[in-house]
Amino acid sequence: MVAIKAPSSIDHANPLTKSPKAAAAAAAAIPTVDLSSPGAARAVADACRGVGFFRATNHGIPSSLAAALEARAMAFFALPHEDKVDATIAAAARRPFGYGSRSIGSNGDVGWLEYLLLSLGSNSNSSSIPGASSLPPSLRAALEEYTGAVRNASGKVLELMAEGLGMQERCALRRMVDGSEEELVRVNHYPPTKEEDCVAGMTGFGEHTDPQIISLLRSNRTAGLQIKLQGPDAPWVNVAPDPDSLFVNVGDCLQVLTNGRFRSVKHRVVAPEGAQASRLSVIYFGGPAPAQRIAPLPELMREGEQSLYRDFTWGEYKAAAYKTRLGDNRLGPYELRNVADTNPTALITASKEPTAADHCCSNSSSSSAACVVVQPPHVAQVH
Ligand SMILES: C=C1C[C@]23C[C@@]1(O)CC[C@H]2[C@@]12CC[C@H](O)[C@@](C)(C(=O)O1)[C@H]2[C@@H]3C(=O)O
Ligand SMILES: O=C(O)CCC(=O)C(=O)O
Ligand SMILES: [Fe+2]
Repeated sequence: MVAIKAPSSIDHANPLTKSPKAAAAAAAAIPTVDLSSPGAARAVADACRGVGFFRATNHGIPSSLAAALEARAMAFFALPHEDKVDATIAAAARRPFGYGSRSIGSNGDVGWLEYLLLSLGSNSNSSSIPGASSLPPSLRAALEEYTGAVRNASGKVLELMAEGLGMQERCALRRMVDGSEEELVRVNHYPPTKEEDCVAGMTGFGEHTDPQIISLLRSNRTAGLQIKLQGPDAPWVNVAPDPDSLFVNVGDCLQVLTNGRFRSVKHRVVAPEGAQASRLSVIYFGGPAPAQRIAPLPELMREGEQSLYRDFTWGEYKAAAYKTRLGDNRLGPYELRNVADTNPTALITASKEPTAADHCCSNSSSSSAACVVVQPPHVAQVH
């Protein structure tokens, strides 16, 4: 891999990276949810309202599947460049899919990584991944087995989210992703940066939010993932790698579907340095069907509550998103300013689930702004 020089985006001023105490506080800011526990639905919803990110344990993906995929993917990335390009010819016919190196998307973003990006195709009952046909058979098999399992885990998490939101239909969110033809898998490989490359502290994958509904990430033991806690001045925190867990991200569409109750999380990856091993991550992205209307779910709206967003379809959003740079605020153009004008950080938050008898601002004359609860930045407990 050739050296690239780009401004480092590591937040050296981040107090959380400075001392063991601060690191422990950072870890505590990232919720862990045991998906098999009786309180899982509530814990999932709390995490999505707070950070928009959590570590999931007991997710049901056999560790042997994840380990096999990790080994096959490492072997694939060790191949000569031309072999990797040749093995992904089938997928690369449909950009942005296929093998990529250092360039992310098509608008000039770069990162210290190489990756494989594939669409899982149209048939959620079939394990075959259309663009994987020319991959080494052992990698293809490992990917197909893993993606089958991670799809199930995603379905389970989406059901818990719906339950935690108090929705009547547990399957309502899951149904939006199942069979949508908008599920992706991405395998990212971040080789260690060397001092002589002048890229120490290099951005592996720049700051962004994921545009879809949900993302589920599994990595090897090499650190690098950071998330930004919610709020304009909130710090970035390191996510301690844990190959036995899945890390769940709320995506932009889920933020809109919940009218801001769940928060799409900003995240980025710092490339490993010198003595560290490569980072290998596998991310499943669950998006809705292109024609799916993305707007706050009526069932979640309290009386008098207004949508924070202009409606769009996933097809429209995706087309617009793929024209943006990684770090752009993709939801910005869809935000309705009537609420945010009074306080740009204002988002409606539910401290309890809405019920038929739940009248927000019952003593006010239907002013929507008065229904807004300003969410304080989640920084106090981690400083
Ligand atoms: C710079 C870009 C890469 C990206 C498409 C985009 O124009 C903006 C969103 C990016 C992102 C982030 C999450 C996923 O990794 C991804 C596959 C996605 O759906 O949106 C990437 C896109 C990509 O790598 O093409
Ligand atoms: O590779 C990682 O750890 C995260 C990458 C990521 O956020 C993405 O691919 O969207
Ligand atoms: Fe991401």
